[in-house]
Amino acid sequence: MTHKIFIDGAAGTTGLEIAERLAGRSEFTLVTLDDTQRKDAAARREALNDADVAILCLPDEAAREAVALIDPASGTRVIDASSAHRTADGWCYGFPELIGGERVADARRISNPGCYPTGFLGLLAPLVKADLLPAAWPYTVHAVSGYSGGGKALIERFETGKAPAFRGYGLAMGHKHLGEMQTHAGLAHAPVFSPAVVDAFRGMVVEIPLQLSAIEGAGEAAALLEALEAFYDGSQVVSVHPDFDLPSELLLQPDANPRDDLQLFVFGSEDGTQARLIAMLDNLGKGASGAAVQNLNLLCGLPETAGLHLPSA
Ligand SMILES: NC(=O)C1=CN([C@@H]2O[C@H](COP(=O)(O)OP(=O)(O)OC[C@H]3O[C@@H](n4cnc5c(N)ncnc54)[C@H](OP(=O)(O)O)[C@@H]3O)[C@@H](O)[C@H]2O)C=CC1
Ligand SMILES: CC(=O)N[C@@H](CCC(=O)OP(=O)(O)O)C(=O)O
Repeated sequence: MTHKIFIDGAAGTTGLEIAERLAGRSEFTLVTLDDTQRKDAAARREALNDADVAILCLPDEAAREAVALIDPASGTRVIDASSAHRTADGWCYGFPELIGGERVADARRISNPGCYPTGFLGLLAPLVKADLLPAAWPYTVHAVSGYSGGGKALIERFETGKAPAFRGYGLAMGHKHLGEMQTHAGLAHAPVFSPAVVDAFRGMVVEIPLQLSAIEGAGEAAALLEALEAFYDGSQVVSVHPDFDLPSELLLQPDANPRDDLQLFVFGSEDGTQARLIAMLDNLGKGASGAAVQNLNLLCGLPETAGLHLPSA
């Protein structure tokens, strides 16, 4: 049996990378609309309702529009890569490592996590759940992303004209990922979030610095690491770096290849008073297209990591 997949937004950055991961997979028939039809509501309605799974790679407003075009009786299941439905009722938050792959497999509406929240939640959610870090603490998160994280518009800005080496943003303190980070980590407060873009196409580093000595009830760095190792034990997608082999620097390469894994690190000071929780991922991989393909595999009852770019063990 082949599954009919419609990518709405297939000409965009995320859509193209999903198509690349699905290319050559005989389990899927891929439907896309040509340039004259890809923004035509009638053509989209037909393709959306005709698909077994629709993957939305659109700006938020267009993603909401796409969902409204789907007749519930059509049976089309949806994976939305946008941030339109990440805390919405009736939507499954498509982070299988956190919620369990079976919940994704059973869902009809799946919202892919945002790229920054994938790093933030991948680090923090298991530790809060294990009571090693308190839900009531006001966390801070710093991050840098490759410029493809901003889609076609930011790619054009960085690739034509003079690209900045560093672009800090989110300075109005209202980044759209805050609600998603707070909700899915079960936090009392939204984190203070300082995102930035660097002059590399893909890749990101997401960091939660912790003054452990000031946080009542916090575990030591070694305990945080041990809990993450236990939580992700057996995962083919999320790896927790061992403390006996920690790198002395973390590098994003401007010409990095696509990858769909998530790497987690816990750095601790010698006196045990401070820690830096750090996640590295490809914003277009586990942060977007790789996550969509992982969720698609689960939805279709296929091996979870088929078609993913994972570093060989
Ligand atoms: N890039 C990333 O790293 C990540 C992106 N996402 C999310 O995924 C979604 C897609 O992002 P990305 O691929 O980066 O964005 P892009 O801007 O690269 O692509 C978006 C695509 O949607 C098309 N589009 C816009 N409006 C409509 C419409 N009404 N009907 C049909 N097509 C439409 C655009 O057309 P046109 O080509 O004409 O502009 C474009 O091809 C966004 O919601 C983004 O926030 C999520 C995680 C990470
Ligand atoms: C570098 C950059 O601009 N990144 C995007 C987030 C990319 C992402 O995760 O997409 P969603 O919009 O679907 O959450 C931003 O900060 O808005």
